[in-house]
Amino acid sequence: MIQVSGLRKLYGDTVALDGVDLHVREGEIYGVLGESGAGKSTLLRCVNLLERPTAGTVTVAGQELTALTERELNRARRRIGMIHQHFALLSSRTVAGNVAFPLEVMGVPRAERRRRVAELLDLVGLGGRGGDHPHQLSGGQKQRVGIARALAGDPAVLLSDEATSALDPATTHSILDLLKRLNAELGLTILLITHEMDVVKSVCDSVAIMADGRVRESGRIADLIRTPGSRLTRDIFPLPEPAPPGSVTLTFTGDPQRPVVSETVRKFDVEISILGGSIEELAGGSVGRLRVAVTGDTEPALAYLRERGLIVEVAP
Ligand SMILES: Nc1ncnc2c1ncn2[C@@H]1O[C@H](COP(=O)(O)OP(=O)(O)OP(=O)(O)O)[C@@H](O)[C@H]1O
Repeated sequence: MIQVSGLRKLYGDTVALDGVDLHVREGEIYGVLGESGAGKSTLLRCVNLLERPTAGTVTVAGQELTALTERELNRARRRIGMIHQHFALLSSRTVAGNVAFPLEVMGVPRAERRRRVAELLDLVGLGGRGGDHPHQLSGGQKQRVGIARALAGDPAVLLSDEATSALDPATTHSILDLLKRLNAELGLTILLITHEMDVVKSVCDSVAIMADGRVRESGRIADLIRTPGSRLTRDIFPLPEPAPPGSVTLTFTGDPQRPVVSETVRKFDVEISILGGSIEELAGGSVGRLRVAVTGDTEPALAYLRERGLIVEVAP
């Protein structure tokens, strides 16, 4: 749905993007995670061509945006909705007026606009609030207006620029839930940028980790979790790195209640002591990561754990 290839963006001598490739599949929620200055905002602005990349191509919904003229681009942008950290609402307009704004620009007739605005406000849980002004709303409600407005043009993709960074944890949760629901019910593809791992953990199917204008790691979260040495796994699970020599790190997905470790101890002549670990709920289910010391007849025990589907990493 979104294909970014070899994207570079220079601001004078500053390299904001240094050859970024990204592939966002239709219907997924894709997170771009990185610290301040990593290039996330620049990447998002290049995806809808608010910013012209220095080099590289951007294709959204089958259309190569980087090959379009400004006029063609204005039409293509209707298929791309965007929400912002500080909501970017027009304070002089009512809630309904804000949501209607893109429809007016598109020349949608008044009656159709009214119908569509009411529908969109219902969809984001703001039915009946159309006559309010933005200053009468909480941060979470303002972001709901932002989302309704972004959906007005019936976009193929929604870009989210740190949409929950200005919100408290409970409100963040409710906005992420709304995005997840829109993704599931409308099949909306969402590309979001964030500096918060919690956002990635709770809603994303795939992630790209950015640093210094480059993608350091990317893919489906479920696949990255099963990839030994993945940065994402290291970042999610707070185990001391590097692992002590000879220690074993076990990563397991699925039912955390499965007594695999005790089974292994019963079956083999080994002792397993737990050095640390935790279980995390990710969008795809629960994942556990355990650092252990194994003594005794280690090799067959580790082979058994691998056989049972655990990722087994032995520290050199
Ligand atoms: N308009 C601009 N002019 C000059 N330099 C810029 C501009 N926009 C971004 N940069 C530079 O490009 C680099 C990447 O910035 P960008 O804002 O994309 O990072 P970010 O990961 O989104 O960080 P933040 O979360 O702080 O916005 C930084 O070094 C930044 O200073």
